[in-house]
Order: sequence, then structure tokens, then C-alpha cells
Amino acid sequence: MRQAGAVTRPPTAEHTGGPVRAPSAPAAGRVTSPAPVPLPAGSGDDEAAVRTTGLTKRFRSGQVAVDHVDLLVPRGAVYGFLGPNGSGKTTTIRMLLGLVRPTSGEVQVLGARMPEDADRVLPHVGALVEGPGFQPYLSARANLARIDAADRTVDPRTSRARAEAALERVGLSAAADKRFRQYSLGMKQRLGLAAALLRPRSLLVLDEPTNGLDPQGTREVRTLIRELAADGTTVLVSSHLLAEIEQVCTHIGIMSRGHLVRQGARAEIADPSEARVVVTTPTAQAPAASAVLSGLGLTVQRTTDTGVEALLGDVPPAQVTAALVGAGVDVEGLAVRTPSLEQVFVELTGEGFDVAR
Ligand SMILES: Nc1ncnc2c1ncn2[C@@H]1O[C@H](COP(=O)(O)OP(=O)(O)OP(=O)(O)O)[C@@H](O)[C@H]1O
Repeated sequence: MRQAGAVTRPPTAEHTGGPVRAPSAPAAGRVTSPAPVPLPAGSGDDEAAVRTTGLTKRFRSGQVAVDHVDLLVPRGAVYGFLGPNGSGKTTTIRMLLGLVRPTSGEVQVLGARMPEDADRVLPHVGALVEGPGFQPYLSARANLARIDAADRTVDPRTSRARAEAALERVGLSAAADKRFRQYSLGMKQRLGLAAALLRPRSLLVLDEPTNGLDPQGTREVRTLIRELAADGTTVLVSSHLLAEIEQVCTHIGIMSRGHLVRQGARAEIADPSEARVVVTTPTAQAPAASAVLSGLGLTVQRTTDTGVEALLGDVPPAQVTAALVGAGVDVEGLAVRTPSLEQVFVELTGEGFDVAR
């Protein structure tokens, strides 16, 4: 795990982009302090926290991992960056952070150019990106202290308070003295998050933050993302597991085979006007329920032994319930389902079990 703006990372042969260095901008001394000083005037884009134009990465192998991607992450958004394994999410994120140099195209983060302005931008960006970054023989607490010490812009006197607050925020206080190498994958993910949260950030970039977490941990990450967004932090969060993050996203971008195949506000991507109502009834009553729904003008899509599914259209769900009850149908359950983003996702990416490439 690696934290932009928090740790040093030597570029590899492929990763010859701007280095991720210790931050150089001044920062607030306590975790609870206001966000870091804004980027200097003239940093441009007021609307987008991240904007890429024609972003492309061709690896030496010849593979085009990212192909002319125009990403737009509005400020204040929780942007779910989705796509199957190998679709190019991590490579894109690495380019945003200056860890991989694009073959072509442009990247703007918080209104500044990357990787050229990395020194100025990265202190405002917290990142959780897979890879080594922690010392295996140090405890979680000591690892955070080490990362914090590498940040020349924060007050060393408040280092401990920052580390403790970050550990608590990710639920690691009780395990803080355990060595990193004894940590489970989920605990490592949490520590990566803690490192990204050592200081206030304008933008958080989280690459598969729920990887390795149990359902409870996944829920906690979602809650954390919601809290951070409520504080005004823009969050870009990638995942190949749609269901894990779709609930927290205000915006969605879907990657498939290196292309950004869909992007926009959550509501635009899965159209709520296609909401369906699913009525559960005792076996013999499904046809009667179906007739009631048709009578209300709903388009029935499916009738099974145990119920009916129909497109809701503009009809309020309460009217559906009342009509069913009025017609003497025993309603065992009634649920409204907006078209799952999953359907859109599968349609666009053709995702099956196999990795596309
Ligand atoms: N350093 C590299 N050299 C060559 N090919 C690479 C390199 N890094 C990634 N790739 C290839 O680029 C493609 C995109 O990989 P990337 O890691 O960006 O996908 P991803 O969407 O993040 O996948 P996952 O969900 O599995 O993390 C893959 O086919 C991968 O094999």
C-alpha cells in the first residue's frame, strides 16, 4: 500500500512518472484541523477535482492499458471508478498520482498539471494504492509515525495525535502495536487508509479499498467514505465489485478494456424511471396480482409462482399496494428496485468470470 503525499517511492522502469514525494506544502497540525491550505490562485478548474484528456498508457509489452480516457471527477463527488479486473483502473489511478507516466494525454488534479505539479498537488491528495509501503517489522503505530515524520510540512509535536486519530478512524486502535507483517490483508488495507488520512485532504484516491475486508470492514469503509465526503473531501474510489461501493457514489465511471465506456452522475447512469416493483404473493395469487398491476398501467415483466415483477413507471408504490390490497391480494412483500447498476455494468463490460485480457 502506498500513500501519495505521504511516502517516497522510487520509480521503476515502467513507472517513470513524477515521483511521489513527501509533501512540501504547509499543512494543518492536527487531524481535526481544517483542510490543507488551498492550492494557489490560478490553479484553475473550479469544477473538477480530476480531469484527464485523452489519457493513454501503452506499456512496453505493447499493451494499451488505458486508451484515450477523459475522466471527470467533479469537486465534492464520490466517484466510483468501476471495471472488471484488468480494465485499466489502477493504471489510470497511477497516472493521476504521477506514479506512471502517460504515453499521451493530459492529467489535471485539483486544477494543476500532473506530474509536473506533483510537489504542489500531492500534499492535498491522500491515496491508497496497492503495493509495498510499510515496514514489516514495525508496528502499525510506528509505521504511521514514520510516514508522518517524512511529511516535512506538519508539526512533529502533534504527530502522535494525528496517528492515534487516524488509527481510531479506521478501527485499528486496539491492534496498533502489532507488527505490520502480522496484519491480515484487511488490516493492511485499513492501515493504508489510516496513512492516507493522517492529514486533511482535498482529494482521496482509493484503489480497491475494500479488497480483503470482511463485510463489516467493507461497511465501515463505506461509512468512512460518506463521512469524508460530508466534510467536503472529493473521493475517487475504484472497485471491480460494484455492489460494494455503488451505494456511496454520487458519480460513476465504468472502464472496460482500457476505455471509459460510461461516466456521469449515478442517477443518470442507472435511470430511475426504469424502477421495477417486485410483489411477493402466495402461489395462487400471482396471476391476480399481475392483473392488478396491468390494470394500473404497469408493464408486467415477469410472473412466477411467488410473485410478479413490473416496471413501475410514474405510479407511486403506495398506490400499487393499495390497489393490490383493494383487490384482495395477500401481499407478502413489495419492493421497489431501481435498475441495478449491475445490469448496466454487465451490459457495458460484458463481465463474466474470466478476465478480459
Ligand atoms: N507494468 C505493466 N506492464 C505491462 N502491462 C501492465 C502493467 N501494469 C498493468 N498492465 C496490464 O494493463 C491492464 C490493465 O491493468 P490494471 O492494473 O490497470 O487494471 P485494473 O482495472 O486496475 O485491474 P484490477 O481490478 O485487477 O486491479 C492489464 O491487462 C494488465 O495486465
